[in-house]
Amino acid sequence: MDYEKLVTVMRRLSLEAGDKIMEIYGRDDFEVKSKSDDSPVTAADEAADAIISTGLRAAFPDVALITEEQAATHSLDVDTFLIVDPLDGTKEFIHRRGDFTLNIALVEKGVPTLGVVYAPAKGRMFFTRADGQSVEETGALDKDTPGDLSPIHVAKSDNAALMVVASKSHRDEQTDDYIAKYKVRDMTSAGSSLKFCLVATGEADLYPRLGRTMEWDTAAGHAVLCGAGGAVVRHDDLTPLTYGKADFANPFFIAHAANVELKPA
Ligand SMILES: Nc1ncnc2c1ncn2[C@@H]1O[C@H](COP(=O)(O)O)[C@@H](OP(=O)(O)O)[C@H]1O
Ligand SMILES: [Mg+2]
Repeated sequence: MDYEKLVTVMRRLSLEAGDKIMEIYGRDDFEVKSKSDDSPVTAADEAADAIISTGLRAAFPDVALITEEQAATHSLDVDTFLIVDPLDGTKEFIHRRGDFTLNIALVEKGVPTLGVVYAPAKGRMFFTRADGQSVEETGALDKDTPGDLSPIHVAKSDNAALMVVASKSHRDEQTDDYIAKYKVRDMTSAGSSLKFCLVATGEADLYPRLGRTMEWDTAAGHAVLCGAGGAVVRHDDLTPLTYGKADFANPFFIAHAANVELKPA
């Protein structure tokens, strides 16, 4: 696998698909359909999926590709694959809250090793470099020429005063009870995979997800967080969250900065 090429292609495809998503976001009206699992999908999800899938297949014809919007084709017997959520946080998109992202990741032997998370409405772009270090790109986000790439690092967390980030649209009592085990300085909410990126930049220390997600929701954010010195573990036994599981369904998990003292479930 040519990591340099992959990073370049993932970044460019996320920007191209992001433009398409923002074009639809800017319309007065867009149709919202319901998928078989009752989650909403829009023309933006489908258009972004087409751009990213076509681009990845052209650049990496031999690498398996899993995307949220092509769920019917999901089956896997390889240990290297690309996994895409073209629009994570569809609810945020529909309610025009801005917290939605495009996500592309490479998984190798169960580990998300490279990823791009782009939040077009926020103008925030995060990705792992080919050497694994995560960066946030600022500036014009030109498709051909990357701008200023600042390495990002998780916070040196103070366990007496943690900053917690949790889902905007999926929040329940079990999550609140788990957060209550920690000494919390402040809490914030965010939609989609941006939560991983907030931990990756040091804007938050802890992101507990005691709710369902799929691997395409988390792989890119997980890669960005790991490349910034953080980690993601299962909530039930605090072992690393792995990829390529049955149905691509994740267990509950905890994403965290480097020296957070994790509490058991
Ligand atoms: N019951 C469920 N089963 C599977 N995934 C779910 C789910 N409820 C929410 N999700 C996932 O959580 C994501 C939203 O996360 P958040 O609440 O952190 O913004 C959704 O992504 P999509 O918007 O891409 O569908 C969806 O995939
Ligand atoms: Mg998603």
